[in-house]
Amino acid sequence: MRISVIGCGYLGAVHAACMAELGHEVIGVDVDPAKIEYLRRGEAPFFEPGLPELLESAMATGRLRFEEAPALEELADVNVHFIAVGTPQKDDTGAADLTYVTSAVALLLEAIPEGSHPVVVGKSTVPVGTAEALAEILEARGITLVWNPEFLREGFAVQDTLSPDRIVYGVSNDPEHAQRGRAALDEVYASLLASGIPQIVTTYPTAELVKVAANSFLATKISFINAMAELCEATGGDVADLAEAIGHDDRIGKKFLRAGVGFGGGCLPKDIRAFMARAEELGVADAVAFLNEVDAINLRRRDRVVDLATKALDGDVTGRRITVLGAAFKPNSDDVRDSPALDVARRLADMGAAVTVTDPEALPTVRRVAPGLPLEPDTQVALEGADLVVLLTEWREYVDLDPASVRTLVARPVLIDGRNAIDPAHWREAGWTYTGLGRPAAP
Ligand SMILES: NC(=O)c1ccc[n+]([C@@H]2O[C@H](COP(=O)([O-])OP(=O)(O)OC[C@H]3O[C@@H](n4cnc5c(N)ncnc54)[C@H](O)[C@@H]3O)[C@@H](O)[C@H]2O)c1
Ligand SMILES: O=c1ccn([C@@H]2O[C@H](COP(=O)(O)OP(=O)(O)O[C@H]3O[C@H](CO)[C@@H](O)[C@H](O)[C@H]3O)[C@@H](O)[C@H]2O)c(=O)[nH]1
Repeated sequence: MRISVIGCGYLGAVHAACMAELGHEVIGVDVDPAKIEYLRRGEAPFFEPGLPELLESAMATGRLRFEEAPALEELADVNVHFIAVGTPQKDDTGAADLTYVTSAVALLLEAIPEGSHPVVVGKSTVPVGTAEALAEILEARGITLVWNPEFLREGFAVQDTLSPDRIVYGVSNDPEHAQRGRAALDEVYASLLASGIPQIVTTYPTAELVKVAANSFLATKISFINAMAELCEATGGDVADLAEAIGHDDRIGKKFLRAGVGFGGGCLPKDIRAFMARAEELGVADAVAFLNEVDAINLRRRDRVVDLATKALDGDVTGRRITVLGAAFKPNSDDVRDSPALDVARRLADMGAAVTVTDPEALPTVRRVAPGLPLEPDTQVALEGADLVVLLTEWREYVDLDPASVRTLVARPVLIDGRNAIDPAHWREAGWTYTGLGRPAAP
């Protein structure tokens, strides 16, 4: 099939490469010329394991190319257009900014010739009700819309796209459009569906809600365990033992119970806020009011790390050397959108600490969003002379650090483990003062 992907960011670039991998002829389009330049060279414009190899192989087949928007002619004879543009948080209300989705649809309406009936597929995460409104505009031109939410995780984006847990279609109430949309996407995903990946075909609002419900559930699970960490801090309990113990119950499960500095990234924080804003517009704010608490618990964990750092430095961070290990919102990503690590680093720097931030992949993105923050790519150099080390992104190379050799680099062997990622006993034995989140002080 001939496929277009409008928006080639963390989601779209991976989707485009994976669609080519499935054998389709794909054109990726973006308004950002720098991104297109990278992609045309077969290079990933961001760090995502497996993507460079996939881009290289797909481009070598000639099935994958990239064009700067509007690329009207190149889009004219496409069968299925995917919309993968951003839906960031708009303002303090938390509502989603739909400008990019609207402009992507406008672009397609201009590119699709009159009398041509391709299928447009929304992958961006949007407030419930968006698809129905867009379908009205598109169907008036004979164009079919399907909402096909995406559940990939950064760091695992390629494997999640090629082997998703499920495929969800939100289709039109009009049976003809519903049928056409479903048939087109079944053809796009034929090899995935043949391998038995579960498929759910439903309405537009359900598909939109599935996406935000999934992210709300994940965010709630993380905030639940972080709330338990607060209780552990007040009582001397150990949240790591607690998580393990409750996680053995299959109904609860072990995943997403890692207490720490909390969730960040371009999805969970903005999606729960947009969900609350949309629920308020719909007059059902109470239904998701608990997400306010989920958000608040999450943000309190950042305060907790700042407080622990201040306490570790005898109540005043001014001029003290703090090494922050990690800036990305999670390992295996260079994404620093709403990153707890970067937020804490900035706050400590604003308080007058001599902060040095290191990260294996995210320093270029940090440089763009926080130009004043001192960065050091070499972990060993970053650790030299530190009065305090704060681990905030659990990259493998930080988790594997040898406490005895790191001790020879720092001025004071004091560590705050903001991800509960390393073994307290091992570091304490090597002479470190170790503090985790929701974990007891040294026996
Ligand atoms: N990042 C993820 O892991 C992920 C996973 C699932 C869903 N999503 C959702 O997917 C959407 C995209 O997220 P992202 O992380 O890829 O964002 P992103 O900011 O990395 O990428 C969006 C891209 O769209 C481009 N763009 C904006 N307007 C355009 C237009 N009119 N025409 C062409 N290109 C345009 C931007 O230049 C940018 O490159 C969001 O709704 C997000 O919530 C993201
Ligand atoms: O037990 C846990 C698990 C995760 N996190 C944090 O939660 C955030 C989000 O992690 P993760 O969900 O793995 O990353 P994303 O790539 O943002 O993926 C989420 O957001 C995407 C965009 O909507 C969805 O597609 C995915 O299904 C959903 O997992 C990160 O800051 C993690 O450090 C924790 O603090 N504790």
